[in-house]
Amino acid sequence: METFDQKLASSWFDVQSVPQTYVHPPEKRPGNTIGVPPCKNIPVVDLGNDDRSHTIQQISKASQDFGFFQVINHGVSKKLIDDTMSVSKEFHAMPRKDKIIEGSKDPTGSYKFYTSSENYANEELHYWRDALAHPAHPSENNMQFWPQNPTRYREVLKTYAEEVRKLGSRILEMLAEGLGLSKEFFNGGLSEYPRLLSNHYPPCPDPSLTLGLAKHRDPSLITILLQDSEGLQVFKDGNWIGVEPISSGFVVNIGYVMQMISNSKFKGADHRAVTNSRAARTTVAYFIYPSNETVIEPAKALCNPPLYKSMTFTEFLQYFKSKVANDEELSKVLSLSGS
Ligand SMILES: O=C(O)CCC(=O)C(=O)O
Ligand SMILES: [Fe+2]
Repeated sequence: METFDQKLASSWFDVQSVPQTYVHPPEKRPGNTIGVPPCKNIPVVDLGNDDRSHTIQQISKASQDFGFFQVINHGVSKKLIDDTMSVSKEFHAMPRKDKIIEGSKDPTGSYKFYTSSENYANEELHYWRDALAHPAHPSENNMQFWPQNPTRYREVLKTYAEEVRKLGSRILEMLAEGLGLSKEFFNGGLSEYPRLLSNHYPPCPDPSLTLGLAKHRDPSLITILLQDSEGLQVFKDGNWIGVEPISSGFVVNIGYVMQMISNSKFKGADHRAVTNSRAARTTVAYFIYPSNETVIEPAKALCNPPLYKSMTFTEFLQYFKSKVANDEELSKVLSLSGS
């Protein structure tokens, strides 16, 4: 039987053809969307401009229309972004044994180094990806379990987590204002538990057959993604469109929790990651999640009528995990109308 280190996509990706367990059915595989030029329609918002109410309008509109936008001039330095990307690539380039050691230091299991999805053992088909995930708050208590190799990991990611948290708070304030809520609405429990996820997609001999990450909607409030090469696709009006990498920019997307709190004013967009045959792709996602006991429900001011049930984040995650493969089923259990 294969051991975990042999299952890692980074251990065997250099094969002549895609293994059968990685070949997805025609309706799910990327097929001819590979090679389609990335779309320029996803709004790019300049956070450096002085017209705050215009920025709020732009990100609110993007959150309604796409559930996605990109930000530039966001205040996180190019050096920090480059260091974060480099150190993440260094992590995935380490010998497999070292990655496993570095990714499994925590006894509670909230730090994970895995391949494909968190559900490898039970999934029918696998995904062309390895991933490292852990809590993002750079507290002593969390950081004692962060990787110590590469040696710069903790230092770089600590600063990155602090800076992206500030950016996230700024964006959440503007989204709150765009919804007509108080600026502080998302402070506290609703945004208390950020997590970092470093995705690594090795080169693939035939990217049209497989996926790096299945179609999904993030179970977050918002997600802030760093990417430096193509591979992210968004499902919009029945088509898959590529999200163009912008140097030192971030991709921001609306998660399911924001969709529920905004009473569907903002839409969580379905997205996925495709692979390419030229070079490995690494991305770093910063998910802003509520704490487990926080109650998720449509904001009272937007309930006309409320579309979603009220539940704790833990309950939400249970539904989300059990129905993740079926969008319709998920919206049935979360919504009040039962449809
Ligand atoms: O790597 C990407 O392009 C997408 C990552 C993503 O959607 C996720 O980690 O939830
Ligand atoms: Fe995602």
